[in-house]
Amino acid sequence: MSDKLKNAKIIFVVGGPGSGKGTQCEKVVAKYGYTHLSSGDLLRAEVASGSERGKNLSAIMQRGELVPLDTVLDMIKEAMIAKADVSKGYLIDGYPREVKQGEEFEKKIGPPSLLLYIDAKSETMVKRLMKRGETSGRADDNEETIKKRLDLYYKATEPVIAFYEGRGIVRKIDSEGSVDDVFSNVAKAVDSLK
Ligand SMILES: Nc1ccn([C@@H]2O[C@H](COP(=O)(O)OP(=O)(O)OP(=O)(O)O)[C@@H](O)[C@H]2O)c(=O)n1
Ligand SMILES: Nc1nc2c(ncn2[C@@H]2O[C@H](COP(=O)(O)OP(=O)(O)O)[C@@H](O)[C@H]2O)c(=O)[nH]1
Ligand SMILES: [Mg+2]
Repeated sequence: MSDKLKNAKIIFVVGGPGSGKGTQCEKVVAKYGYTHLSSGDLLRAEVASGSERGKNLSAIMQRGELVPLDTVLDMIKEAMIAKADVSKGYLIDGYPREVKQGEEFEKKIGPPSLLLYIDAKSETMVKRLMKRGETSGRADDNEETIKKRLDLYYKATEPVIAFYEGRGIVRKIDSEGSVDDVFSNVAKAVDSLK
C-alpha cells in the first residue's frame, strides 16, 4: 500500500457505459471537493499525447476491449499521488472493470470505502451513448463498439459489484431519472461516509 495515500478516502464509481458516471462525478466534485479520476479520460489523454504507448491504447479502446491492467492502474496511482496533499477524497470512475483490477488496486493503493453502482437499463445506455456520439468525437461512441462495451460490462464488470457487495460497501443508484434526481441519491450515499 502506498504511504502518501494511506488514509485516502476512496469511492469506486461503477456502472455500464453511458450510465451517467461522469455526469454524477462532476456534481460530486462541485459539492464535496473530491478529486475525480476517470480511467477512460486518463487513457484518452495518453492517446491524445501521441505517445507510443497511446498508439497501442487507441486500437484497444476502439475495439471496446480492456487495456492491460497495469497500464491503467499506474496511471490512476500517479494521478492520485499528484493530488494527495490537496484532495478530500477520490472518485475512481470506470475502474475496476473486472474483479482482478479491484484486487490489484487494493494491493497497490488501498481499499475503497464505498462503491457507487450507477444503474441504468441497457436500452437507456445505448440511447445516451448514441446521442453523446453526435458530439463527443469519441471513436468508441458508435453502434458496433457500444455493443461490445456493453457485453464486456455485463461479463467482466458486473461481477465486481457482487464482489464488493460481500463487504457491505455497495450503494445502488437508479440512474433512469433526471440528472438532479439521480444526484440526490448519490449525495445521500456520499453523506453516509462522513
Ligand atoms: N479501467 C479501464 C477504463 C477504460 N478502459 C478502456 O477505455 C475505454 C473507454 O473507457 P470509459 O471512458 O470509462 O468508457 P465507458 O465506461 O465505456 O464509457 P463512459 O465514458 O461513457 O463511461 C473502454 O472501452 C476500454 O477500452 C480500460 O480498458 N480500462
Ligand atoms: N436523462 C439523463 N441523461 C443522463 C443522465 N446522466 C447522464 N446522462 C447523459 O448520458 C450520457 C452519458 O453520460 P456520461 O456521464 O458520459 O456517462 P458515463 O459513460 O457513465 O461516464 C451523457 O450524454 C449525459 O448527458 C441522467 O441521469 N439522466
Ligand atoms: Mg465517462
